[in-house]
Amino acid sequence: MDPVVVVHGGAGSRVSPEREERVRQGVARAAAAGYRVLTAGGSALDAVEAAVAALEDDPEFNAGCGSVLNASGDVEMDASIMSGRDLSSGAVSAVRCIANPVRLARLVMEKTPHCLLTSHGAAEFAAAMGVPTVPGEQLVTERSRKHLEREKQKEAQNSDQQKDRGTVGAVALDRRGDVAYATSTGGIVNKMVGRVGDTPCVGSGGYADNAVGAASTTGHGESILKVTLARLALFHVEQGKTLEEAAVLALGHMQSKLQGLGGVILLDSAGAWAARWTSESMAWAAAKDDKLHVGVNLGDTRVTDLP
Ligand SMILES: NC(=O)C[C@H](N)C(=O)O
Repeated sequence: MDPVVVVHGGAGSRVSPEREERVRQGVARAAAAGYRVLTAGGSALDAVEAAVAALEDDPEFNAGCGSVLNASGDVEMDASIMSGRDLSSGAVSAVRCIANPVRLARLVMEKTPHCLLTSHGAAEFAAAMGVPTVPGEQLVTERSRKHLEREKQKEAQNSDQQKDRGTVGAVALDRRGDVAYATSTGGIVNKMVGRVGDTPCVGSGGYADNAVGAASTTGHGESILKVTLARLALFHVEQGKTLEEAAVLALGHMQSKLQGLGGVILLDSAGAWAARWTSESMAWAAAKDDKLHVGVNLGDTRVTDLP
């Protein structure tokens, strides 16, 4: 089986020209990191964890360092990971002071009998696993501070569903034919303390099943939760739709029912893949057959050789 990895850097409003190249390079680096794991014989799970951790470490994206701030000015993050081999999954929600929530989600999957740990329970588990904490401020960027300030100045009920771009995610297929997904986010800016979005919820923030494929989603979390976007997209694949058609149908349903905007990356166990969004833009990158495909806005895909 030829390995494939696809990543996204979040659906949202148009990326400013000043940031576009950095965002493009960020998703390209993450896809290349995931692909290296796969070509060295690593598992799809290892690949999605590596790709998402790279994006969490990149301050351009709304996950890990660079996460948006909640109403109290703090970072609270959600993440999940799932193996399509046996449907095992792990997730964390509302976690603070952790550099890589996706790695903690993987530990929940592998070291506990549970699927999701939240808030202080997740923090206790992280400490027991020897996961280092980082000072909260280390995850806060100048950009996220200004973002919260701007948001607080606006109307309380802001219905712009594109304002929270930057959630990150990955799907991968390894040489053994196993698929996996991981998704990680700081959520939505100015959210209530304790708000949990779609990202840690299996079926909404992502899904993986070797019998169908894998999906990772981004966009307005409350809408994604209501339509279980990742599972909905894979349902359409099960019904015989192509990945492109499945993504368009699932996103179209969310938009027509709820006016919710977002994006999804999909791959199937044969190695086909798709990246679609209904927001203005979504940074994404895909690595397959030693080629790297990268895009941010509609119709601007660039293809280069991977080293
Ligand atoms: N930008 C995003 O994808 C936000 C994420 N889906 C959330 O609502 O928490």
